[in-house]
Amino acid sequence: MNYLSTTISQLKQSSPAQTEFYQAVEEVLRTLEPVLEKNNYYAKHSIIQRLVEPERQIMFRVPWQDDSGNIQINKGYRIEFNSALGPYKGGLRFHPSVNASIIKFLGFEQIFKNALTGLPIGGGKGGANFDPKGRSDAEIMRFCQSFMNELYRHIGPNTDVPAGDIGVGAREIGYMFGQYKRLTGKYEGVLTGKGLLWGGSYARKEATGYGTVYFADHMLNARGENLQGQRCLVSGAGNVAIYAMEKLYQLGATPIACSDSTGTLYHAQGLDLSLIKELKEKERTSLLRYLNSHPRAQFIPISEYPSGGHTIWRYKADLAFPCATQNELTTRDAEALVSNGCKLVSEGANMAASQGAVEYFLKAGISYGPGKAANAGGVATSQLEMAQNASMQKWTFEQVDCQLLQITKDIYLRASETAREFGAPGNLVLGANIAAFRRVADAMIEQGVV
Ligand SMILES: NC(=O)C1=CN([C@@H]2O[C@H](COP(=O)(O)OP(=O)(O)OC[C@H]3O[C@@H](n4cnc5c(N)ncnc54)[C@H](O)[C@@H]3O)[C@@H](O)[C@H]2O)C=CC1
Ligand SMILES: O=C(O)CCC(=O)C(=O)O
Repeated sequence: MNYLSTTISQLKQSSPAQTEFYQAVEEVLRTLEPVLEKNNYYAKHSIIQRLVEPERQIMFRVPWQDDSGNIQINKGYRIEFNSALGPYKGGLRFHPSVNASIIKFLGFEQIFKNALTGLPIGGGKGGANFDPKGRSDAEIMRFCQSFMNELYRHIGPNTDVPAGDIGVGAREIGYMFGQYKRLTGKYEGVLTGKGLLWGGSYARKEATGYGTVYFADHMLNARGENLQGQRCLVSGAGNVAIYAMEKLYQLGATPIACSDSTGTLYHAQGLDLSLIKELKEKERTSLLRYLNSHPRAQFIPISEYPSGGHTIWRYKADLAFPCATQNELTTRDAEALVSNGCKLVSEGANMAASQGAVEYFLKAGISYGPGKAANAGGVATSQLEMAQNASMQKWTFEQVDCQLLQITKDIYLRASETAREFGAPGNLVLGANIAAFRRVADAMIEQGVV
């Protein structure tokens, strides 16, 4: 494990105060020992040192004017991490917590996730420390246009293809696409998650949530079970959470709790998903409003969360789907889930479980699908959108969904077979990391020192 401590201490020198990034690197490097020991040519080619250093990091000022005429300044990022397998691909996050550490951890994860899909896409990520909450439509548009005024010179359908993430959905992608077209005069597949009327793919909006549930189904099938009748906790109430809940209902399971940045909603008889869509996709308001229609449901505000954890993971359920944000499931949450009989965790969010929680799940022997495997259906469907754009085609919802189902199955098989090959059956963290690493590292070696 010498290479692990050496790498982390070098990163602490060269990229200070990037805790989420160190966490993501450590999680991957911990599991690579068997493959690095077996093949010393990875060390000879300095693959680890090259992998942890982004190919390019772009940081820029995003000035814009709010509705009162005040000038606001945000910080924008695009980290083009690794292009060994294809054009950089990964979402944009607009959230006040965004900083270089968060974008780098997300970009690093994206390299491995994209490799696992088996598709020709490299890894990148971007965003801004902009808070869309409470902003008018016109303010969102001006921000997106200003963000694109810098980003457009770095992206292109064969170089870097951004998409959505927290705070960036079809509306924001639309405003950014419009500005890109205006600046370049080109109508091309430079972003994914586009509107269905103008180049978007059917099922991209649903893909991450659906894929996370398909992945859970593959994990359950391996235990001789399926989703029918399972009671589920789904954190978040955004794009990923909503479509995870939709697919759970379609496959016979019942989501009983979800959450947003204001608190946790619990409804024992099963959540009213059409009301949640109305509150979140149309009105963009707090889940608290759910109680107006369902006074028997419970809403626990974040001020009443247990210390060192989150209320949502304290309810009794069979399956857990963290679909909000990183480190939203702590070791204490993991202990509570397992002691309440939870047998599976499938991550819709990136790095949702803390390192301690991951170790706890693996020791407890429950099924655990790490984000880079379990939520890869989203980026895979983005690649299907790129393929449709490049060939000027539009496939049906069923065609795309069918490919998504197959891709998630292939990812599951790749991760689980690799785990078995390295003597750790069922450890999808190790399996996913090694399977992805080999693909990226071998491509880097074949392309020389670049
Ligand atoms: N949108 C996509 O296609 C993909 C998203 N993801 C990951 O899924 C997660 C959710 O993303 P989306 O649903 O797209 O975003 P979103 O903006 O549609 O929804 C995010 C949800 O998480 C909650 N949330 C965000 N930050 C929070 C915080 N600090 N504390 C508590 N709640 C918080 C929000 O209230 C909201 O309900 C993120 O981790 C993202 O990186 C992963 C793969 C693809
Ligand atoms: O669809 C994409 O290109 C990226 C999605 C994403 O950001 C992710 O997988 O975390």
